[in-house]
Amino acid sequence: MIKLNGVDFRYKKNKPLFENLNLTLQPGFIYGLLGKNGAGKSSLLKLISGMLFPDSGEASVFGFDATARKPAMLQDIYLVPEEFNLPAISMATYVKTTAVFYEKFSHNQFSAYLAEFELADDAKLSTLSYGQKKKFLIAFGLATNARLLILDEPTNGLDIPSKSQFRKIMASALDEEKVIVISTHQVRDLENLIDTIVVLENGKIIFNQSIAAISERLAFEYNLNGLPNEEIIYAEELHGRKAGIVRNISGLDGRVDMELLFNGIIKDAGKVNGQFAPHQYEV
Ligand SMILES: Nc1ncnc2c1ncn2[C@@H]1O[C@H](COP(=O)(O)OP(=O)(O)OP(=O)(O)O)[C@@H](O)[C@H]1O
Repeated sequence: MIKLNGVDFRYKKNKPLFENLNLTLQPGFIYGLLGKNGAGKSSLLKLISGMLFPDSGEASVFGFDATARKPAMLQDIYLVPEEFNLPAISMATYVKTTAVFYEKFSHNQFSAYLAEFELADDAKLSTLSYGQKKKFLIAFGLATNARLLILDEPTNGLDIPSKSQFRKIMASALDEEKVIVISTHQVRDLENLIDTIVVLENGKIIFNQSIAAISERLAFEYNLNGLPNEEIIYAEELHGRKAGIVRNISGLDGRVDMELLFNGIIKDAGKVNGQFAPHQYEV
């Protein structure tokens, strides 16, 4: 389990980013971390992975204090950052020199992920395109079999076939031991992949719900024209029609439109959260 408990963090004096932040991530689930630019997503991921230290409060990863950065913890964490530099060496050399830090690294899995992403395994890293480099890092990260896999904007730079390969690979890589956290702006890329949505805004978690709870409570409609305003939780213009979120009164679980949901939460998190039992979210 990953736990942030009463975390305060600031980059600059007098400008707190996180104040008393609490978050629990359970193994066996894929979390989607969403938020506008500057909301604090990357900082949160760095606190979880021991790359930033809380000013007060605790960040614990599988029982380890994240700030202690013990090798036993670090070999169980892999973070694919949004921006990265890869050295001008071959894939084989990279794997030979880096995989040793991950006790559970599987060469077979690595080859299978590369094949799934249609990447040649003999390439020199500096000659790969941005999207290919990203796929290489995702394949490497998965092959480490780290229990905590953090992906910051993983689909950024991936072409359309690669995005569906990515979804397929991630879904198959999850097991009951692993926690996968995916931070993104490309909310549609997370559809049918994540189990829980966590939304950050100005350093606060303003929404934290499972997809199952969301599809049980909310319905996403694409023609709300004529529906009384009091029945609408959120609406926006889409192709000349009013699309939005209403209460799910059918009792059937429907598709969660991540973009409408995100927009609705950003517009009025209180209204969206009001559809869920109060103890199920934290603000
Ligand atoms: N090294 C730093 N020094 C000072 N302030 C920083 C630093 N890194 C981030 N910040 C500030 O912290 C806030 C959160 O930044 P962060 O990168 O965590 O946001 P984000 O949600 O990941 O944004 P984006 O979606 O644009 O990547 C921003 O206001 C940013 O300016």
